[in-house]
Amino acid sequence: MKEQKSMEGIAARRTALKVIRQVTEEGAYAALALDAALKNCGLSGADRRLVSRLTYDTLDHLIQLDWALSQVMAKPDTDIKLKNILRLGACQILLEDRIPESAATNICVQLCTELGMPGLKGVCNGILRNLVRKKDELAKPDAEKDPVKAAALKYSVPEWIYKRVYDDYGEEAEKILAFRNHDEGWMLRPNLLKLDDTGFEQLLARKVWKKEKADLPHAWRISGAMDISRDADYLSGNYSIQSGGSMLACLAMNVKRGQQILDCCAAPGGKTCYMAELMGGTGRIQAWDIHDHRVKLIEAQAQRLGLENIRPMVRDAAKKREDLYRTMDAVLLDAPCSGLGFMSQKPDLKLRVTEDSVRGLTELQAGLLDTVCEYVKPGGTLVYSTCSILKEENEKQAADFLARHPEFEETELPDTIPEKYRRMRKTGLQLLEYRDGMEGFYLIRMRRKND
Ligand SMILES: C[S@@+](CC[C@H](N)C(=O)[O-])C[C@H]1O[C@@H](n2cnc3c(N)ncnc32)[C@H](O)[C@@H]1O
Repeated sequence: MKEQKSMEGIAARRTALKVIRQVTEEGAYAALALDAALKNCGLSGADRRLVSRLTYDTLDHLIQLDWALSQVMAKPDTDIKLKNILRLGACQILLEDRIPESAATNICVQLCTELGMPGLKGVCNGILRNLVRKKDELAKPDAEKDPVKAAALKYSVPEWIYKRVYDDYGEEAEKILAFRNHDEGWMLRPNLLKLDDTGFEQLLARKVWKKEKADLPHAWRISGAMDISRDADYLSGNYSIQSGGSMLACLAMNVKRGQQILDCCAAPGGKTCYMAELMGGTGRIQAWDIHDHRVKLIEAQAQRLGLENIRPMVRDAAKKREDLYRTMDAVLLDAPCSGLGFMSQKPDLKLRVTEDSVRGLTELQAGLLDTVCEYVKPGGTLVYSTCSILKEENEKQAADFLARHPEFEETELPDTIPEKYRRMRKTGLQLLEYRDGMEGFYLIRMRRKND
C-alpha cells in the first residue's frame, strides 16, 4: 500500500515533468499539453490536482527557480532535461509546504534514471540537497544597484516585461505583476436564443457547482465544475463559457437585429456567437479567420448553439476587399496580440512572448486596423480589442489609429455595459486582472463620422 502511494507520487511528478518539458523544450502551450497529459492518465483526482499545481507553479516561478538553482550549482548551464528535473524539484522544495523535501529529491533522482540519465543521479541529488540546506540564505539581486533585475525576479517575469509594465503603469505595475489568479472558476452566460436570465438561473440551480451572479449582463461566475465542456447542457447549446472581457467587447459592438457585422479575427468564435445571439439570430455576421482549422471551431460553436446568422470563412483580414468598403454596420477587430492579459492564468506566456514578437504584433495590429476600418459604413462602429495589458498594443495603438484616421472618432460605450466599466475609460477601456476580477483586456469603440 505504502509502495503504491509512493509510485503514485512518482506518476504525478512524471506527468508534470512531461508537460514542463513540452512547454520549455518544444514550445507547447501549457494548457493544451496539460489537458492532453491528464487525459486517460489513470491518476487519482488528488494526483491530477498535484500535476496541475506543480506544472503551473514551476512555469510561473521558472525565473525564480533558475535563480535559486544557479546559486547551488557549479555549472548552471546544464543539460535541459536535467535542468527541468531540477526545476520541478526546486518548485517542491521552495514553494510547497506539504511535500517533504526528501521525497521531492528522491523522486527527482529517480526521474533522472527514467529519462535515460542514470549517470546524473548523483549530480541531481547533490544539487537538490544543497538547495534544501541553503534555501533560507539564497542571495537576492541588489535592488539599489539593479532595481529592474530585483523586481523582475520578485515577480518572476522577464526583465523586459517588468520594464514595459512599469513604463506603462508606474507604481501600479507591482499590483499587476504580483497578482496570481488562483480561482479555478469560469464565467458562463446563457444562449440568448434559448434561455432568458430566469431560465438560466433555474438551469444553474440544478447544478452542484458554486455560482454567483457576475456584474455583467446575463453572466454568472461558477466554480467547482470538473470538465464543463462535457456537461449535457453545454453540449446541447444551452450556455457558453466566455470571459468577462470578451463579453464586454461584444456589448461594445452594440449590435442590432438585422445588421451586417464583420468579425475579422473570429476563431474560436466566442464573440461571434454572443453577437449572433444579441442579434436574435437575425442579420448576418461574417466570421473570418486566417486558419482553416480554427474556422472549423467557429462552425462547431455556431452549430452547438443553433446559430444560423453566422458565416464562418477562411480569410486573411490583412488583404483588402474593396467590394466590402462601407458595407458593414459594425466591424470587430479582436486582434492577434501578446495575450499578456492572461499572464497569471497562463504563465507560459512569460516564456513565449518576446519583445520582438510584441513588435511584430503591434505592426500587424496597425495594418489590420487600417485595412478593416474601410468596411465600416458612415456612422458605423469599429471596435478594436486585445487581451493584452501593454499600452503599445492598446491605448497607444488606438490613439495612433485615430491620428491616422480623422474620419473615425472614439465614442461612448453603450449603456448595456455596466456604468462601473464605462466610467473607467480614458482612451478605450483597460481591464486589469488584479482590479477587475477578469482577464487583462482592452477595448475601444470608435465610429466612422458621417461624410
Ligand atoms: C484573439 S484571437 C480571436 C478570438 C476570437 N475573437 C474569439 O472571441 O473567440 C485572434 C485570431 O486571429 C486570427 N488571425 C491572425 N491573423 C489573422 C489574419 N491576418 N486574418 C484573419 N485572422 C487572423 C488567429 O488565427 C486567431 O484565431
